[in-house]
Amino acid sequence: MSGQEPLVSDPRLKDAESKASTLIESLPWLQEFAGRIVVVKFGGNAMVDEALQRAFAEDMVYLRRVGLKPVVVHGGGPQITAMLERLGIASRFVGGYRVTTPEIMDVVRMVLTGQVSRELVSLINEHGPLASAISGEDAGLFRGARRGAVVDGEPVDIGLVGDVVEVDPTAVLAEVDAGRIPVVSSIAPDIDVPGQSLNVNADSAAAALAVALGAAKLVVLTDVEGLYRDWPNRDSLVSKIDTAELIAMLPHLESGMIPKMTACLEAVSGGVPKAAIIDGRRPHSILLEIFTDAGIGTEVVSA
Ligand SMILES: Nc1ncnc2c1ncn2[C@@H]1O[C@H](COP(=O)(O)OP(=O)(O)O)[C@@H](O)[C@H]1O
Ligand SMILES: CC(=O)N[C@@H](CCC(=O)OP(=O)(O)O)C(=O)O
Repeated sequence: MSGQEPLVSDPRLKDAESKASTLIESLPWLQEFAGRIVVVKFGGNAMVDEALQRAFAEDMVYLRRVGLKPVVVHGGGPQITAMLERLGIASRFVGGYRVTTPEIMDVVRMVLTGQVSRELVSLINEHGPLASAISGEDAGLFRGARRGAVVDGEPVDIGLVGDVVEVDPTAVLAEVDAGRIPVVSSIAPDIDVPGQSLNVNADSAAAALAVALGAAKLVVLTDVEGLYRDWPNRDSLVSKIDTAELIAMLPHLESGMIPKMTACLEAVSGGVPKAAIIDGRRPHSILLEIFTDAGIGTEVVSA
């Protein structure tokens, strides 16, 4: 470096200045979230694209290394469907939930706890011994109660599908306190039938866990930029919405968004200050959501 040229004309310095300003933009958010738990629901395309999976693992390690306490709850609907097809077992969704026979429940457990959790833990642990898998069936984490679905106003039996009705976060907190990143699968022992487990929608499990952990934020990854007020009009993306507005909007939403927005509503109503749905197709979308002023996606806050 000669020091003779004006600083601003040096492209390297311009680039460095822009990087510094991005880093410093994260300061208020680091101050808000350092030491706090953030629950992240991993799902959608980000789960089936290897580059996006790797970027997600990096994001979790980054959050942990800068002092946040990320807890991951993962989905796995497409992987369960693929395994059922390989095994020649027919399955269908009613009202957004997979009709779950005892045979399908075995496959759900095999795929979520035995495959998806393991793969995610491995990816994170390429960066250090950070992640550990916990099923909702482990250490009394979740207890569930069966739920049905409603189709055309009529209640429908959908088998071994449940909602999380009790959370004992002791095991998750022990991992967090040990400096690890818990990776949670959404299966819950049935509170009414000993020895039976229930298939729980992962968005809803993530919300229940965020509430029980007193999380500072719930972030839900999906395959769309966020919530659209007037779907599919692409000009109608909502950047921020409060719970009162969301309650009014819920009956008009289409199926894919219903469990996600219900999860955000449950989290914020249960005391989590913020919940966001963000585009998991964009690499490092979580970092953009948490550490930039504008964020991305749709943020739900209390009314
Ligand atoms: N109002 C809305 N805003 C955004 N997406 C919507 C809306 N209504 C329906 N959708 C659909 O919901 C989908 C997200 O739900 P889903 O496919 O279940 O997500 P994921 O696979 O991420 O769990 C979007 O890709 C979109 O097609
Ligand atoms: C009851 C029910 O439908 N459970 C889901 C559980 C996995 C999940 O929720 O995965 P995604 O987040 O990828 O959709 C299922 O069987 O597909």
